[in-house]
Amino acid sequence: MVATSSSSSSSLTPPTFQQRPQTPDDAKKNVGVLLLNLGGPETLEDVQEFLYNLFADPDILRLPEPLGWAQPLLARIVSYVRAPQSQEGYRAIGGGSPIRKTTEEQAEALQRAMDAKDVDAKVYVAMRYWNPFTEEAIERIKRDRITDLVVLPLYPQFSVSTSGSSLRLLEKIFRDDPALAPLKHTVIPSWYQRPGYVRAMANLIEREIQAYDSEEERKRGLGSRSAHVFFSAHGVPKSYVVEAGDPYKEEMEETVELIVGELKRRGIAYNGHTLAYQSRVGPVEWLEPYTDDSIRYLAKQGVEALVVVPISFVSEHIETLEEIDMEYREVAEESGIKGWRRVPALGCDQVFIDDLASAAIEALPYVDVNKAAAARSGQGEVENAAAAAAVLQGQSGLVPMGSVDALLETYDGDRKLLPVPDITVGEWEWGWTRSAELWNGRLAMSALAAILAFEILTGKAAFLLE
Ligand SMILES: C=CC1=C(C)c2cc3[nH]c(cc4nc(cc5[nH]c(cc1n2)c(C)c5CCC(=O)O)C(CCC(=O)O)=C4C)c(C)c3C=C
Ligand SMILES: [Fe+2]
Repeated sequence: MVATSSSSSSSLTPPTFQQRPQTPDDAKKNVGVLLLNLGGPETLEDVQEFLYNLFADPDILRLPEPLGWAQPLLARIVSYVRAPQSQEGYRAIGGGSPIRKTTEEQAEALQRAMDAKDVDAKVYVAMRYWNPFTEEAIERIKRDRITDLVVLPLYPQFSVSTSGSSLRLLEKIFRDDPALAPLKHTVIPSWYQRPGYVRAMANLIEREIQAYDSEEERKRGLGSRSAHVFFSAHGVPKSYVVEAGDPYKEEMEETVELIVGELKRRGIAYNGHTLAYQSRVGPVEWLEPYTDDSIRYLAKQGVEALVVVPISFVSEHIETLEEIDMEYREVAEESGIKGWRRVPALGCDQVFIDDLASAAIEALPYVDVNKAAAARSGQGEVENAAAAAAVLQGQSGLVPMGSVDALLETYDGDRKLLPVPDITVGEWEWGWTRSAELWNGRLAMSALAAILAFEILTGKAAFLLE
């Protein structure tokens, strides 16, 4: 069993990382931190290709094994059909995703924070579905002759569909490129339990709760004691958790408990909390309760004011700026909820960035799995990387790249069927309501079969194929 948390309860002395001033041995060390993120379309013209990249990923949408070859085709169909709806969303938030800009600012802030802690490091950004792509980041790492690399997904909680997908790609790149063999590296799979993350989130929430005590809010009959803290996480299909063993839901629930515990410890009074899941797409069941249903339910229960907390992502994106700020706000207003305040995403929050810097520095000794395991076990150098990995994983939650496959096996060993994507045309949904599930599947498969038949019979590539 591979550990997935980065908390360390080990009583053994962890290997240490030499900080400045450098020794002659350290002179050869070039430290890098690789931030993994999703990426997003920068312009409306990018949207369809971005969606294609997303739906071509078997960790987002997976056809049964015999049909695996058709995934690029299905991804073409889905991205083509979904693009107009998705473009509407991006248009509403200014014509593109802010993810790249924010992630690059976070990378710079992290580099400064590590420097302030006396660690020279270069921080790189690797996006899964848009620029700067993972492959480009790796090329830069090679060019800069990085020797020690900490891989840090910018998702606080682990999911097969997010960090898992990025790590799977990274592992493939490492496997295929012999030039990467000497690069020592380790992965922090999730970090929601880091004290700085919990504190930074609690700070932001506290500020919004207290804002309900302003004169203006009081005149509206509200106050901090009427504020219900509403955590809204990006959903995943239930099958990820129930069948594939994705730890995402469990980690999300723990995150909420930790933050609520911190608010309680500070003695902040408010009107309870809820965790719900947003952004569902597709004909399958997603994690429940759904955000919109929960807002309506709370309104019926007499909740008057919400502090809405996006909890699964650390930068603003379409699902905070459009889905929460526009769609769910409207749901709340229509349901009679008077107070609406949304907690901003962490972005470059200093408490958060400083703690992320500490996480990366604490991970550095683990880049050399054999040495680290030897130090922990008190034995000589451990030859077998898997054995070394087991020692480390059991105690630190850090994962050497070579065992990312093992980590993913733990969650997704059987490579079960993952959801067929949402295909919404105008007002008519043919893929994502539960009642339409059967017809959606049939229609999607018929369309696929028709296009394939056309291509096979005519020998020509249809417009959907590359
Ligand atoms: C922890 C965060 C996320 C999880 C888990 C996740 C799973 C997941 N997402 C889709 C489908 C889409 N996601 C889209 C955008 C998007 N997703 C996340 C985060 C998680 N996704 C973010 C931050 C973004 C926004 C990027 C941006 O540009 O701002 C989209 C595109 C937007 C749209 O059309 O709605 C799709 C589609 C699935 C199917 C899935 C789990 C299987
Ligand atoms: Fe998503």
